[in-house]
Amino acid sequence: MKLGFIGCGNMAGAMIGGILKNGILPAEEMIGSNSKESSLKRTAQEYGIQTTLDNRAVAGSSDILVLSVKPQYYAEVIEEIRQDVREDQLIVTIAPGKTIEWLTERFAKPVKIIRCMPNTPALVGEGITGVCAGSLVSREELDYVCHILSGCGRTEVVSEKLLDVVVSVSGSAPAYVFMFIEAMADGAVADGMPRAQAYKFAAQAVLGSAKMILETGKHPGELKDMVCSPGGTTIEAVRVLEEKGLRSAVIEAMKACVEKGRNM
Ligand SMILES: NC(=O)C1=CN([C@@H]2O[C@H](COP(=O)(O)OP(=O)(O)OC[C@H]3O[C@@H](n4cnc5c(N)ncnc54)[C@H](OP(=O)(O)O)[C@@H]3O)[C@@H](O)[C@H]2O)C=CC1
Ligand SMILES: O=C(O)[C@@H]1CCC=N1
Repeated sequence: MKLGFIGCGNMAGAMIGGILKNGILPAEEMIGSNSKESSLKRTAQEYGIQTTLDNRAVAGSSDILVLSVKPQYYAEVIEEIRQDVREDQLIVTIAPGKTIEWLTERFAKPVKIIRCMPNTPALVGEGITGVCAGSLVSREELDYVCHILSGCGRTEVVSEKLLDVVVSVSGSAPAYVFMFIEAMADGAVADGMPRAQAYKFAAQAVLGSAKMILETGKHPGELKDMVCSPGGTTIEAVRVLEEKGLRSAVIEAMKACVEKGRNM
């Protein structure tokens, strides 16, 4: 089995790291190419996978091929590797906006496409990947790719039209969560806590809260109400967050994110 990555940047690194960390595949079964040597060196050093400057060599030697370049490079990379891609190969894409229809047209031959949207917490095995498959992909092939992706965290098979929403609710979401953690840490620093300690408290509060949602199955509103003691501190914070428009800011940001993704 060979898992290939064309483009060895942030997302490929996070996926490779998660897959290795969770023992899904050994480094010898992964190969990556990149247009710049510096990124390849970093990838080889960090993960010990094979690397090459030759995208076509990766395309030709992989059983599962991940296109992990930015969306604006998809067309040129597909044009470059088209003749090396085989009908029995699984092509995994991770770019927003690049639909199965668009991809199939670019390859201009029958190809098995699995369109995914991962996120960078894949690196620590806590990502979530939305997955949808083209019509030539069998159930077993889809299950196998989901098994590989399980090294990155959870996987959820979704309809293709929902994949744009997956971009905003998980692909891009770590950035908003990091901003929230940074903001909470700033608040703690403003009240005298050393910064490193503030990051620890803020990040653990987010981690624990997320786990409560996933593990108790309770509604987020109910969990929030459990924190708000009558006449207490939390409801004061909640009041200010509502006044400043936290919910609306998040919803509007996510709408902008989906819109951008759809038009990429
Ligand atoms: N970052 C994220 O959180 C997520 C990203 N994605 C998707 O993942 C994909 C990659 O994004 P990301 O990792 O953030 O981007 P990066 O810029 O970090 O990585 C892209 C890599 O592709 C390389 N590259 C550019 N052109 C070529 C080419 N012609 N042949 C081979 N390699 C090339 C770049 O090389 P260099 O820069 O060295 O020139 C770079 O290392 C995108 O489609 C993005 O939408 C999806 C979900 C989450
Ligand atoms: O910002 C981006 O376009 C990519 C897609 C999802 C996360 N990062």
